[in-house]
Amino acid sequence: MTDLSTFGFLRVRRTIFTLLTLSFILGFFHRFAPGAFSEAVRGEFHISAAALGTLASMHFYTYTAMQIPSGILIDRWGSRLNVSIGAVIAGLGSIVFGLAPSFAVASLGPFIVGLGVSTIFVGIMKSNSLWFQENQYGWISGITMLLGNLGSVLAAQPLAVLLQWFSWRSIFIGAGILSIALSILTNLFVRDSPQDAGFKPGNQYIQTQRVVSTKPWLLDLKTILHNKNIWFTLGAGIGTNSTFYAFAGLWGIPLLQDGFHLSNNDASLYTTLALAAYGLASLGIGWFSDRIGLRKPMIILGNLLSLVGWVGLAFLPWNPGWSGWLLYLLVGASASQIVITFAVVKEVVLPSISGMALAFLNAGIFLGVALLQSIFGWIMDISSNGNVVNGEPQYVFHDYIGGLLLFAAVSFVGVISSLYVTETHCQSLIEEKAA
Ligand SMILES: NCCCC[C@H](N)C(=O)NCC(=O)O
Repeated sequence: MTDLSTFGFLRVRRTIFTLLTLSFILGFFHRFAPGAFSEAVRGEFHISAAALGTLASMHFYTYTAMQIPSGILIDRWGSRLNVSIGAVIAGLGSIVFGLAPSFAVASLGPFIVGLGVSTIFVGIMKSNSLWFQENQYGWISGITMLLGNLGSVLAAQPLAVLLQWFSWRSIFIGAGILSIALSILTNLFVRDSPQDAGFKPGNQYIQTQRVVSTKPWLLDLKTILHNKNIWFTLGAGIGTNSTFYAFAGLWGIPLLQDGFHLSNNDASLYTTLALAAYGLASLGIGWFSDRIGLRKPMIILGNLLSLVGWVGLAFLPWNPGWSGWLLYLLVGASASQIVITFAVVKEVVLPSISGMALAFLNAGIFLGVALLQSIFGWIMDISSNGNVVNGEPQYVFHDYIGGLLLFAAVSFVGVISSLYVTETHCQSLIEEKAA
């Protein structure tokens, strides 16, 4: 029997948030583990670095492609069912990877895992929108992003330590079993909305009711695509978040190695701390935006800081040391603006299609990362003009300037986009009646 007091409500809400967040963190493990165990995996299957890269990227292809379908499913059938099914699929994918007898079978693992974890992020964001008050959404989204992304920062070292005790195969099988266990707990304890858990509207905590759209999903998708605010918000998010992820995930480390001859370890410390700044600032910006009741100034500020960061990295006479730290931390912290863009996207559409809208923004950001990483690489190749020594292309700092300017240009488009985003005052602009 559910305890319907305020204490009972807060306990149920905490349990739901904790379970979904654990799945989200485990999703980050699945995402980064093939990279963290790269040597062991490559050694076992006798594959090149490029083949390992292709294997790991399978996760991102299915994950990105499945975002909008996941949003549609979550809007219609709720976070509980979709996250439970997704976590089982992810668990099975991890077990397939751990037991794989060949590289071909192993490649299926990240593919299946990407499919499974694609429901988790939108699932938790939708659940937060129903379980938390409107003026807490920025703060709770910030905590979600902080936990997920700090999980990815902290994962590298513990994963390396785990390898000293267990084989990579047993770690993947263990993670798979953990995912399946979390799926069972999610099914048992997560409820899609306070009403589903037996709580009645009327107390201060329950502001929204879960509403399911009765329209065909294609019509709902069309509504989202016709909403100008979604596009302006996406432009703003790509300007800060996609540029930063493209940098932290690929070009931020080689820039310090090629440009300043830093070791891999020293260089990766810069991107690791930039990611940590991103996570911590996510919490701060979400809380602050809720507190002042404004979203738009935070979005504009994020894009302006990001623009300053990219222009600074391209043109200022910086070096590894305090000036380098400052610029890396600046682009990392400015990327936290994404928390506010997620909140705005939820607030400018009907609550019944907020999952789809959140998924659309997330997919757009992921696509932006993939495109920006590739275009940055092409620009470097054009700049270095085929300078190859012993079959290896050689780059110097100058070859990175074009890519950094590309990021500055994308951030500038973000600044313009952010100026057109509607101020929501931390509230849903459109009310929807439960059927
Ligand atoms: N390649 C990373 C893109 C990140 C997009 C967004 N900021 C995010 O964190 N999404 C959460 C997720 O795991 O989908």
